[in-house]
Amino acid sequence: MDQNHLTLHTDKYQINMMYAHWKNGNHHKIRAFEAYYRKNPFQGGYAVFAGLERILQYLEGLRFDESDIAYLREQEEQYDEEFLQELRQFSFTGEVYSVKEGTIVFPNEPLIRVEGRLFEIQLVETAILNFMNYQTLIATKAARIKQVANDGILLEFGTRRAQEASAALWGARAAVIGGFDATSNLLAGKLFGIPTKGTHAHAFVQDARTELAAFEAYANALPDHVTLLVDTYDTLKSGVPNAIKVGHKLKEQGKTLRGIRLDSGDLAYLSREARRMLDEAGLPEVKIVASNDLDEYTIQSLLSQGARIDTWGVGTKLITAQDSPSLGGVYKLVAKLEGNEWVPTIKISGNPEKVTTPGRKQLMRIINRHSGRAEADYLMDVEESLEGVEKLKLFDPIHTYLHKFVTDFDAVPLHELVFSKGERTTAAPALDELRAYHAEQKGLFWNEYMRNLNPERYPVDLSQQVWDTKMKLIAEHTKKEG
Ligand SMILES: Nc1ncnc2c1ncn2[C@@H]1O[C@H](COP(=O)(O)OP(=O)(O)OP(=O)(O)O)[C@@H](O)[C@H]1O
Ligand SMILES: O=P(O)(O)OC[C@H]1O[C@H](OP(=O)(O)OP(=O)(O)O)[C@H](O)[C@@H]1O
Ligand SMILES: O=C(O)c1cccnc1
Repeated sequence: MDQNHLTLHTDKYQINMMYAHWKNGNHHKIRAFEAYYRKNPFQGGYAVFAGLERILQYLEGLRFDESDIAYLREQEEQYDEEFLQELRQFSFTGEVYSVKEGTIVFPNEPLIRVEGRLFEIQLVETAILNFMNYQTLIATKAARIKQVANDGILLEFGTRRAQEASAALWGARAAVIGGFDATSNLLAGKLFGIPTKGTHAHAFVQDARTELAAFEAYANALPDHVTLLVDTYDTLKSGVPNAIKVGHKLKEQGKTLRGIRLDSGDLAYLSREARRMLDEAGLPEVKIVASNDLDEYTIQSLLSQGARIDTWGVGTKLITAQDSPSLGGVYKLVAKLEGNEWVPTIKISGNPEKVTTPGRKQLMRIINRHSGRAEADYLMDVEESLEGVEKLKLFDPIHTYLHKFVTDFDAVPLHELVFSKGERTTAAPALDELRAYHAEQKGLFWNEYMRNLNPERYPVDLSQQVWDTKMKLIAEHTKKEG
């Protein structure tokens, strides 16, 4: 089975809707959908957008092959043969606008807008959300970890605990976008050009006659890349002293012991003691790697206790986004093309947070020219422009009396056309470029919005026109229903 052939990686109701639209002759009608999420993960103040690369690869390869057609025929006998015939000709012909991977994003702003035929636009909902939700979650968790680790090196160690292979691979990539430096997963390294790193496991020590014999054997085999796991028996009484012996031997050969790894016990205390012992033994260059159920909270606590850790190996809690295991991104119809005119649509809900914001929108980031910091994100209709606007009113879309005016600002458009006429319109960016772009983005925001604990809510505002349209449609629909 080709794991990359993902056409049927969709919910059955999408194909049912395609069929019903086709049967009713509506399948060529053009619609616009937007993907966004409503609540930040990890009780944080932001998310880091990721998943676009996989979405674009998916859209480019979207075809129904004969085995898909045969399977659909078998699953639903009511599908006409002509419909199945039409699927044979299918390819995704819509247009996709998206923010760039690595962008810092906020609730209720359109991250991706898809415009296309009813025949294709629903089909892709499931996979787009699947990729966006998972990868955004992992990139966000990684960014939170990066925020506390500062200049420490971050290694992604999660594959063994990930929710299966794709999650491990694309999760490793998302972690790098969020600020990780390397992964232990060689396939992720090969596919995405991520640097790979590895130490050794307890089994290697257990398997040898003595811990020292294990360390020596490892150092003989890989003298240029020796990082020794020192906690199999007793970290300070045997692990570190044995590592020091090997460090001295390597030095005699003109080589260096790269590091030791601590994987249990009190990592603050053990790292301080190990650092002291290594320094006293004349091995200040040997780095200390720590692992064991780490996340942003333990790393911050360890640093506040004066831990002397240079490199952090982070697995389970990163790759499974353990404290916030799903991002609730949604994909909603925002406009219909009728004749030459785009008509905005709304979804009303008893829960005000679930009322959609109608119309095809652009996402602008308003940057204060004096401070260089972002003031707010601003959603406006795609036909609107901020050209020549000197004074912009920003108001809270719920409590509209809360407002301010910004004058000396730059409005940075965050959406770009990424897919058109059956192919991607931009080359796949290098991963280190996305990582650098994300890091640079972080500097745009006041720390109040970025801090991990109890951040302030960053403003995401609507233009007057978008807000008026929303209120008009709410009034029309509530009148109709009442
Ligand atoms: N000084 C410290 N302050 C706060 N948390 C720490 C400190 N040292 C270690 N930790 C964290 O505490 C947890 C310890 O977990 P646990 O008790 O399962 O490990 P352990 O007993 O040290 O090792 P093992 O993996 O052998 O069970 C880990 O998440 C670890 O990262
Ligand atoms: O703790 P994580 O953040 O998930 O990082 C990955 C863990 O995987 C390895 O452990 P292993 O599979 O040997 O299990 P154990 O150390 O938990 O016993 C390694 O020694 C790390 O402890
Ligand atoms: O290289 C390591 O030390 C490593 C890799 C994966 C998981 N745990 C540790």
